[in-house]
Amino acid sequence: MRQPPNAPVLVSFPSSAELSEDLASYIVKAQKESVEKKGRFTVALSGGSLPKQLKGLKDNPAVKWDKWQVFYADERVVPLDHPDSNHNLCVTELFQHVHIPPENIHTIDPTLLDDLEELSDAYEKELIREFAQRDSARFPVFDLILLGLGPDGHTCSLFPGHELLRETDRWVAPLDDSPKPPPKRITLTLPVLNHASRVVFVATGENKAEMLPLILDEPEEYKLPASLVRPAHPGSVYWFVDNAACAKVQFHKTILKL
Ligand SMILES: O=C(O)[C@H](O)[C@@H](O)[C@H](O)[C@H](O)COP(=O)(O)O
Repeated sequence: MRQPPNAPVLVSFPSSAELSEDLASYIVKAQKESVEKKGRFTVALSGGSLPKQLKGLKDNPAVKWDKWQVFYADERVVPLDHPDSNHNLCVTELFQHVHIPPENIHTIDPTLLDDLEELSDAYEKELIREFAQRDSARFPVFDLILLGLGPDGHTCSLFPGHELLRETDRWVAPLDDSPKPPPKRITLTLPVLNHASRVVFVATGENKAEMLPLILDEPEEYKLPASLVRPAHPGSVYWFVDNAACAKVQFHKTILKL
């Protein structure tokens, strides 16, 4: 089957260990290009199983942590040291093992946990401070956004059928009805995902095997949140998956190495 020019590139690995290694190389390459061009590397990270897959960045001398500006693609509205916090997870899995300046990690404001709208607006302002003075674009252009895939086709905290999928204006939006607990979250919106220079989905394990063909083989049929992530040219979308996750993908071309 012919793929459109901005079709996602599917890269499959025999194991999640091999995936982590190649993912680290991909990220380092993206970092190099961004730092050479702009002197910084802007990244958004998801929660779930993703932070664990970033282990190839630890003890990696090619990673220039002082050039990274890290945001969260979505965040649960809980204290920053709560077990449900995506920030807490990223600290445990990655940041406590590397030398990243703390001010380069942009968390939600923990003093605003009782006011969801204000928390979300404050996080949007945090993005504006990083992006608006430098880029003239209507939406921030992240150098890299790393996403996961939920079993229902969600990504970030953008869930199937949810009204936030129709958001055209805000950069960050709140929700209090996430079907995946906890219910209160904030998330980057689809226009932000679709303005990124690079989006990489990471999906491993057989519990992703039913969903992946719906996202990659039949995006138009199901229009699930993860298949709505298609940054416009010259943006790119890669799917880093293991063999178990892509076992049922039929038509989408798979490559074995970048
Ligand atoms: O905070 C969250 O819940 C995530 O950002 C969410 O979008 C996650 O990435 C997917 O649910 C996949 O989760 P797994 O990688 O654990 O399957």
